[in-house]
Amino acid sequence: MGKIVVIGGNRLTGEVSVTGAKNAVLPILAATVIGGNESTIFNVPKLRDVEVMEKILISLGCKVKRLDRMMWVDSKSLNSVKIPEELVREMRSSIILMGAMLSRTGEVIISYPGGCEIGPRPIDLHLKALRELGADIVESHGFIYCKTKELKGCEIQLDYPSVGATENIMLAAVKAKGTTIIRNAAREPEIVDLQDYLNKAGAKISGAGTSVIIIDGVKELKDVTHNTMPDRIVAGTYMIASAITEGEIVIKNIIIDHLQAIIAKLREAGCLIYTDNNSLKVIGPKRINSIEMIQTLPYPGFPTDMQAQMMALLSIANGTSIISETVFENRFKHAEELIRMGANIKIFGKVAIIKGVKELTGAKTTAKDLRGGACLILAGLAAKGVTEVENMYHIERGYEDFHIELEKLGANIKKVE
Ligand SMILES: CC(=O)N[C@H]1[C@@H](OP(=O)(O)OP(=O)(O)OC[C@H]2O[C@@H](n3ccc(=O)[nH]c3=O)[C@H](O)[C@@H]2O)O[C@H](CO)[C@@H](O)[C@@H]1O
Ligand SMILES: C=C(OP(=O)(O)O)C(=O)O
Repeated sequence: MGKIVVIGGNRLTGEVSVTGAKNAVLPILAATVIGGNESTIFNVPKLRDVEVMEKILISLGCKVKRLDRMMWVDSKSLNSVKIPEELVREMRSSIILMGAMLSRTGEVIISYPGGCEIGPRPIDLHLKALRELGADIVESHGFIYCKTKELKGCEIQLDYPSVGATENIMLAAVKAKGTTIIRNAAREPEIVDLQDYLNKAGAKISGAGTSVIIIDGVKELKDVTHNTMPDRIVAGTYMIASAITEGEIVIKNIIIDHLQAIIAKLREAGCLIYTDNNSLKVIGPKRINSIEMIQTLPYPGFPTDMQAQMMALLSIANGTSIISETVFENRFKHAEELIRMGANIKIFGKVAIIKGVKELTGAKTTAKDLRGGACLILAGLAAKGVTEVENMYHIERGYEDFHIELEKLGANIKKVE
């Protein structure tokens, strides 16, 4: 298990290009099992979670080839309905295979998914919706047994716009009989990317990006080529790397519209941000302004996946900031690690009060989850002295060559195995 060692104080400058989005490519790769067709996916990031999904697809009998950032999946030869437990436990996205496999074979056996430790992550909305579509689901001894003779389109009102539940329903409904309507659907851009992939394969889906998604079931899917959308969270993380180091970084290969909530908060924090067609430049101020309130919300609100990185930034702001985490129950584990570095943060349930300090000091810290790990590296970039971040594997779930890219931008950073 590797760790990151960073010596803070360097101003980061230069250009970085953003890779494909983890949260878009994982459901798309799950969707490749549906059609018994060939999918060629470009802009696939080199991430641990993608490797896990690749192993799952192979274990199900799919043929998979990877060449740099291209992944080709042929799901004709799929011959198993059991998703290996050890792989399911590795990441949250494995649960999306439930809808995809039900659609393909009418049967799937899966255990409860893993993923980041950010509080309880029930799957009740997924199960309720799949039952409404006609699946028989039995939960027993940690496994979920799903079976159906036929999935039938229906109207599903989600109690909460869950990203994963929306994706699972879309995948289950693609080839269901009749029309499925999802109300209060998640509006995240990754849902739009999934719709695009499926429609290119011959699905009939409309409305992704709004809270009502309509899926007209089709009989079959055809071969498809798709280019994964850029990762808005990776982009946001580099934006903060610039902000926190008084830097000047150009972030390329992005979709500006996906970043509006992050841009607005970084401008409030005093950053200068210049946008172009598919790139932007962030110039960090001498001292970060505090921000009265950041509330994490479903898209287009401020993303929970940027909350930890924002906390690192606000820990050195001029004044007191408040972060309210409304999406997950327990997503402040990084705060105690920032406190080791001299941050002044108090947690009251799902609210964090951050009194900015003039300077953080390097310390030995541990990443408890993916974005928490990114937060500690960002804090280390600005801190005085040496910061160590243990449990690098969390970071590798969602950032491709993070330390290498930061080094290219001027950081004094290395990975130690
Ligand atoms: C692989 C992926 O795309 N992960 C993203 C996805 O996770 P994920 O799809 O797990 O997130 P959801 O939108 O489903 O979860 C949001 C909230 O709803 C709750 N909930 C969800 C489902 C359910 O059946 N019951 C229930 O109570 C969750 O516990 C959580 O508190 O969206 C999150 C919210 O933007 C992001 O932080 C994750 O990075
Ligand atoms: C929470 C995250 O991922 P996952 O849902 O895959 O655990 C994330 O990407 O920040």
